[in-house]
Amino acid sequence: MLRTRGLTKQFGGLTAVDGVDIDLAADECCSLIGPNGAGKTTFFDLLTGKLTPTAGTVELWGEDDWIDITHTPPHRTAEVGLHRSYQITNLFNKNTVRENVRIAAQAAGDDAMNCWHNTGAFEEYITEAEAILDRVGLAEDADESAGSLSHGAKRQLEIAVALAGDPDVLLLDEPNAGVSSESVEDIVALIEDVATDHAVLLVEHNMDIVMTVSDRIVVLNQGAVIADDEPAAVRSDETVQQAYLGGYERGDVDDDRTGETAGGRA
Ligand SMILES: Nc1ncnc2c1ncn2[C@@H]1O[C@H](COP(=O)(O)OP(=O)(O)OP(=O)(O)O)[C@@H](O)[C@H]1O
Repeated sequence: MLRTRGLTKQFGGLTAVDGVDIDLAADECCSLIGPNGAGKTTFFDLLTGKLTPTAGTVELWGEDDWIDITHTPPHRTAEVGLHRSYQITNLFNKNTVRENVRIAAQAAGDDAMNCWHNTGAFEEYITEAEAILDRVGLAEDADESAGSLSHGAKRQLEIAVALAGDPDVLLLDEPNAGVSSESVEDIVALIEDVATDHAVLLVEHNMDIVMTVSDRIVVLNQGAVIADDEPAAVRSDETVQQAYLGGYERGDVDDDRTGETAGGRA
């Protein structure tokens, strides 16, 4: 569904992303982990076209062939099916929860130029927005203003907005950051749910969550991939333990989803 080959980004003399090859299958949930400064955010920025790579390629699977999106700007990568939910919430706080999703659905549909027009004329987008809100567990908050939501609910709404773009690939950038312990369970359930019909690439520091939701884990260290395997294999990998996990042993994610990193966050 998504693949990179030799993807590299240098900032002056610093190689932030170093020849990364990643393959993400449809319906797969893959986590990208690594210590602070490992290159995860830069890698996401290269995928969405926010940054231009120094070398390498990014390709997305189209109808029947790979589409090269290496030098494609963010609004175009979204149009071809790659959506990102942000670490910093990116919502219209004065609009209702429903309106935030309706606007995103409409922007992705055929009425993109009329996003702010008479909402009554766009029943189909409202219906679509309500179905997505139901899916992410925010149906009861549809009439609330986005700004009044708890931090955890805002993260759910961010994912709803990304889903409204009808993506094939969803990039989730620390959806658990700053989320209270009661909401972490909802975020985990949501990630597992969206991964049933989207390819998901997740950046997350909470290792219990990563180990719970991931089909596969890619570990970056100093910009390079040092492991790419199933969770159990990554957890027992000596190099990964030294670079990042630092003696991580699985906690009980059901009882302690506090948002703290269970392993060593370098
Ligand atoms: N615009 C920039 N100019 C120069 N250096 C940068 C720039 N953006 C990132 N870097 C450097 O690139 C490296 C990778 O940073 P990046 O933010 O991608 O890491 P990260 O794995 O996302 O870290 P974190 O877990 O802290 O978010 C770091 O050394 C960082 O200082």
